[in-house]
Amino acid sequence: LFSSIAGDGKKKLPPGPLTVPLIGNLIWLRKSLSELEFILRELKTKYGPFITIRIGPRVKLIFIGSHSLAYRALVQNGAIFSDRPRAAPTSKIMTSNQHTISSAAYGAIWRVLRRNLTYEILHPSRVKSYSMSRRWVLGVLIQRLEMAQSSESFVSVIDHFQFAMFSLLVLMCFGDRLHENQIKEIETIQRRLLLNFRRFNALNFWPRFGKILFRNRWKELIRLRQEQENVFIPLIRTRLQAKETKRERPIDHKDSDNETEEQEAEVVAYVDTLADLNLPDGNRKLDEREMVSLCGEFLVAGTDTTSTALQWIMANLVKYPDIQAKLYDEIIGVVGQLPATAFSSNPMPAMSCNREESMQDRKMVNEEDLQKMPYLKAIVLEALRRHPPGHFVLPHRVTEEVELDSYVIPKNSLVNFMVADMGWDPKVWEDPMEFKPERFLAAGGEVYDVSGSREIKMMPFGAGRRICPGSALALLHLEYFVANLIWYFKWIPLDGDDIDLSEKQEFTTVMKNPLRTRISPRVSLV
Ligand code: HEM
Repeated sequence: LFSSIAGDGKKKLPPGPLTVPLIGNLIWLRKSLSELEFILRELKTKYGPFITIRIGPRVKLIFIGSHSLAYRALVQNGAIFSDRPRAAPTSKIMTSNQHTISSAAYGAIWRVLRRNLTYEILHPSRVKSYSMSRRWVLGVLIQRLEMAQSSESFVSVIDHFQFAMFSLLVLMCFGDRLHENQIKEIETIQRRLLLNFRRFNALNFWPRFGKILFRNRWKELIRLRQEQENVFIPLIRTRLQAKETKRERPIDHKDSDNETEEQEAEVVAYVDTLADLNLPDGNRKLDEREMVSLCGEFLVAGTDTTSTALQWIMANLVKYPDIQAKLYDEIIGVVGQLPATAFSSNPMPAMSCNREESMQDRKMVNEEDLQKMPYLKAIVLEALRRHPPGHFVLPHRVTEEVELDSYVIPKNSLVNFMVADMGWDPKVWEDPMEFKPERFLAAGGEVYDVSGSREIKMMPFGAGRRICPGSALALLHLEYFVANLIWYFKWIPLDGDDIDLSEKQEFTTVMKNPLRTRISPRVSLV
């Protein structure tokens, strides 16, 4: 079945199976990449880290599993490797015909959308303006864990983590005045879309027949999208009307005594920035549906990825108590021990109550303190290397024929990168399957550059022009939450329960057996 592919004359495609028989075509088109990861690993052993899969006469999927090739493709030949394929029918619906950052073709629309997110929301000064929301969400999470540990013998963390990360991004997206029930409503619809992601993906295979064959599934997709619009559009309208009213309000009507109100009104939400954008296709504003797609993308991209990573980190800290103890020592070396009053006798009010009051008592490891915690940073990086939430990046399309490592990649080929394999490569990482944060403690104290702009050793956020624009925000969320969760609680394995680090594929690569643990408050409650 397998033999090296020889192209015409000198031009050779990277090696791979000669053809994938019909049944193989079906598998490659219908399954998600992560489900096919084990086949790719076998092919990598046989052919090396540069592999072609030919599907039918036209489609070529190329996989790169080598650090240096990834660097040459994504960084040195970035302009050729940064396009996306044309959207599949279901994706067209969810992305408003490729008007989202991750789906847009490499060009003017993508640039405008991506620049807006990077400068208007993810710029360090703007990220700082959301610190109140972060503090509040963290406080609610700690309170929920306190309650769970006092009423149950163990805590299942994933639902708490998911809700916390989701709340953070929702507040950044729609403004920080939302109530818990609104956040829950948004989460419910987003989760339903996410959980059905693979089922809906199957509709893209032979869409014409699929529309007839899977009529009910199509209807379900349309209905869910409609529900998403029904939830998002009123929030968008409320936010934009408030913005408009504020613009129209004469300066002297402002109540300058009410400083808190004024300061809070200044926190810019993602939706606000979308309303101001001018799209280059016809120099027009975004319509509401496009805003829904962009908000949906913002929530999908930043929530499950980060909560998955948070769970992997905490699972490793439970599994390896020495690493947890070393981290705890680092934290108290910077901020001291948690004061006995930190466990509020006056519990954090529910999300809908006054947030400022609710946070006055709560002591936290502050965001500025994180810069003094290199071991914490090393733990987060090690978890992203060992357990990257995505084992592949999103598909890249090559815009012109290009030669790499004496092989040719034809124009329009789809290229992907074996992210997990690169992080686990024994040629680059010593004992790659071990969890050893020390490997990221550089001798000179320099922080590891996760962008890969000088060299790629791992790429949990991708690399090059399509690199994840949210990487700094994700690292901040992870460091801030891990530091505080360890400062507040000692995390202890359940009796006789060895933490199982097996993986399972959902939207991201998650723990097959979600983390269950005991947590013990660091200060006595009595
Ligand atoms: C641990 C958390 C995260 C991980 C592991 C992660 C990983 C990734 C990866 C692998 C890609 C694809 C890169 C490529 O196609 O080459 C990506 C793209 C993207 N991510 Fe993230 N991400 C995370 C968090 C976030 C956050 C917090 C946001 C936003 C607030 C975000 C927004 C995006 C967007 C908009 C894209 C599309 C970029 C483009 O196509 O130009 N991500 N991310």
